[in-house]
Amino acid sequence: MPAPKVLISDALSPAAVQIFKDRGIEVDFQPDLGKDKDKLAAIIGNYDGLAIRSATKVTPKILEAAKALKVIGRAGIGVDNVDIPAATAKGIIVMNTPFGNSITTAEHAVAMMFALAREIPAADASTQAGKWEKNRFMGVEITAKTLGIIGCGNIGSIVAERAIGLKMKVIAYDPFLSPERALDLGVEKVELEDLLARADFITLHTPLTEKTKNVLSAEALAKTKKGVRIINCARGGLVDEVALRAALDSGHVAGAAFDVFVEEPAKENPLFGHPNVVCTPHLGAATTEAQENVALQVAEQMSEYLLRGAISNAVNFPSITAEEAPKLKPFIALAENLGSFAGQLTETGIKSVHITYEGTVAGLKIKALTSAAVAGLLRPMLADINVVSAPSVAKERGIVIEETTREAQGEHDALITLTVVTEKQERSVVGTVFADGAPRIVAIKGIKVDAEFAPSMIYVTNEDKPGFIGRFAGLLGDAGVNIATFALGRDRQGGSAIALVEVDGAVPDSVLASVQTIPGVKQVKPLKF
Ligand SMILES: NC(=O)C1=CN([C@@H]2O[C@H](COP(=O)(O)OP(=O)(O)OC[C@H]3O[C@@H](n4cnc5c(N)ncnc54)[C@H](O)[C@@H]3O)[C@@H](O)[C@H]2O)C=CC1
Ligand SMILES: O=C(O)C(=O)COP(=O)(O)O
Repeated sequence: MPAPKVLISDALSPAAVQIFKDRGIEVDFQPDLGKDKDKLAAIIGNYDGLAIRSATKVTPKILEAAKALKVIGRAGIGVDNVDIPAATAKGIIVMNTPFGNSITTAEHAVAMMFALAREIPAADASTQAGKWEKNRFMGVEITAKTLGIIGCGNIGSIVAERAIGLKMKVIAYDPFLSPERALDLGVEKVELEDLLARADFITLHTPLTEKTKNVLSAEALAKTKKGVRIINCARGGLVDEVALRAALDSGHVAGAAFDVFVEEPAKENPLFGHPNVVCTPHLGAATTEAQENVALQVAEQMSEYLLRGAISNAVNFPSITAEEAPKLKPFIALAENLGSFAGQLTETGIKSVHITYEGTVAGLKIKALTSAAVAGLLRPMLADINVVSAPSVAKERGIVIEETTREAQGEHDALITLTVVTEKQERSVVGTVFADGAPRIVAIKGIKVDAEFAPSMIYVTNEDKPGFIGRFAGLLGDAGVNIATFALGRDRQGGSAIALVEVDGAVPDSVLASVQTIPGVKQVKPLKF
């Protein structure tokens, strides 16, 4: 197998380059390429991995050209510059480094708070201009002031801890912050309205989502305390910049410190030029320590995925360790094949899928197995589906997916049972992985069989009556179709029977039609795996 190739299209620490090289991955470091979308689109097709920060915009157009891309690694936290649904639809894993720069970013927010409280940037400019304006700069103390944190996740929590150390009263608005965590942190959990009314400083630490966009709108700003100071080191768009400028101009807001902007790079901005505004060019994560952390981590994570199939910190797939990956592999194949078997037999709309994991397989990452089963199930209808995109596609189509795990109950150490409920019927298929690593079907609709999945198969259901096998074999023989293996099962003597037959090469439709005419045959279906 040729060495995987990775493109680094943003200014990552060179530490990442070394990691890739050490792991035997070919690496192309072009720190400014991300800013040139046409050039990126022209070469992205050559790479298995793309490592980025925030400057590279991974749009559907880039993804369209990314024919070999398997993984996008964000050396940082926010992945809003990557079109995740489009990447997911293409089966591309998107991973970030959720903690590597959080301390650094929290420190930047605290630095911005001090910069505002003591007007440090303006005082610095004035002093260095030889003005010595000792009376112009009258600051405010931070001790005993109330800090309102909007979004108390990783970074918000670190800001809270630091602020408590600075003797501030900390209140937080975050619908997902548990009361226990708030208590642990020593912050008071409040509603947004309460935060707006009480905070002397407000700092934002949420991602930019439909819900958080303009969380500080004109209306929200009007509800803030007069003299409030606002810090945004999270994402541009959380605050309505035009409304904030108006509130600064009117004197209602005493100051604002912004690291992030609606449009970046911010060459012009409504906030620019106001005397009480402090701006930095998206420097939240810009320390040597943080950049080294995120670069090393993203390079490790991407290498692990490309070389060993391990997945960590993916935003669109469950985590799989390097130890789990080889154990999971045959079961992924089994799950996908079971799904494929059911999918090829399904002709009406699927309502729900129930998967039972029994025995040793129940201890593996069943989320990944379920994704594989669903991908196999839907592939006959949606050729482009893959293990990464399957759960979201199923959700879009309103297919209910349920999983159960239980201890081994029969002769097999590990079993996967896939039950598909359609508008017309319920069909279940059971499989296992033998010691040789080959996945096998061991039951269909409650009838025991034993068959491997093969590239070309014929599935027949019939009444258990003498004569079927001879006629069936005769028809295939006459048509020059060679039978490789033949698996049979029945529920009882004279009851319902199943044949799962592996053949060499494709079976002409005319032969399948003749099989259908054998007395007692109910269903004949060619299958491909
Ligand atoms: N300026 C910079 O260079 C950097 C900026 N960031 C940005 O900081 C932000 C926060 O990062 P983390 O703390 O690591 O993320 P996180 O996911 O740990 O925390 C985000 C918090 O926001 C909360 N949240 C979500 N929706 C909310 C809503 N509607 N209202 C209130 N709270 C809500 C979540 O419950 C969560 O606790 C991200 O947008 C990230 O991109 C991160 C690193 C560097
Ligand atoms: O990690 C994040 O979310 C950041 O915003 C940092 O962005 P950067 O990598 O410095 O362009």
